[in-house]
Amino acid sequence: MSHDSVTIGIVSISDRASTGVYEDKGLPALKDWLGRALKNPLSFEARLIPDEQERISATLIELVEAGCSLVLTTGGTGPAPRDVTPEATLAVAHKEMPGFGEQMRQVSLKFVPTAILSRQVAVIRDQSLIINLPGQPKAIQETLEGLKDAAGAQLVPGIFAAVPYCIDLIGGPYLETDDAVCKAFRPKSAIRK
Ligand SMILES: Nc1ncnc2c1ncn2[C@@H]1O[C@H](COP(=O)(O)OP(=O)(O)OP(=O)(O)O)[C@@H](O)[C@H]1O
Ligand SMILES: Nc1nc2c(c(=O)[nH]1)N[C@H]1C(S)=C(S)[C@@H](COP(=O)(O)O)O[C@H]1N2
Repeated sequence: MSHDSVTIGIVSISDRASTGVYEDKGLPALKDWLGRALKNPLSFEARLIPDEQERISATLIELVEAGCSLVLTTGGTGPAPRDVTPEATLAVAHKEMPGFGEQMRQVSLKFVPTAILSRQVAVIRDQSLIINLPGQPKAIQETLEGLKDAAGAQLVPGIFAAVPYCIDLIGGPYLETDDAVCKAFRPKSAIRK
């Protein structure tokens, strides 16, 4: 059976990466992980922007209107004055999905005690799921994939396990994951044969 095509919005939010002070590692890390985790043919809408609330909200709306079923942001979730990604995301929300932020903070605490400083949120806008991830490039894999032991057994689930079913429920494409990277969970009745 052929896999549905999926367009994913990826947004790196960083004052310094967007002005060339350092090289952006957020967009490559997102592309790399999603390319490994998903079996669907993927196309990306990628944006690298500064920590400006209006600009972030406008970018999220643009990506939703461009047909991205999933939009992942990285950066700007902390407590610093210019960290406004959660506010910009909530401003475009039709529904809040608090479980994603709760689970990300749970899994991230296994990696860094400062996980509690990330205020990341997830929301639904129209038929898109928008999720904030922290800005550290290594946090992308940590939050999406979760924590595994040396043998690859899952110790704490990452948030991506719940993303395919969420996208089913909002009427998006059927996402299929590589179990070795991320085992997605769907109720039996929702599994496509
Ligand atoms: N897009 C990125 N590319 C590479 N490294 C990043 C990126 N975003 C963040 N980092 C790294 O993670 C650290 C913490 O990220 P954070 O989002 O708090 O950055 P920041 O201090 O607000 O600065 P900026 O917004 O200019 O990236 C940064 O200091 C940087 O080392
Ligand atoms: N998984 C994971 N979560 C993490 C981190 C990390 O390295 N890994 N860094 C923390 C730190 S130090 C901060 S300040 C917050 C917010 O980061 P941001 O402003 O870059 O989004 O995310 C936290 N969450």
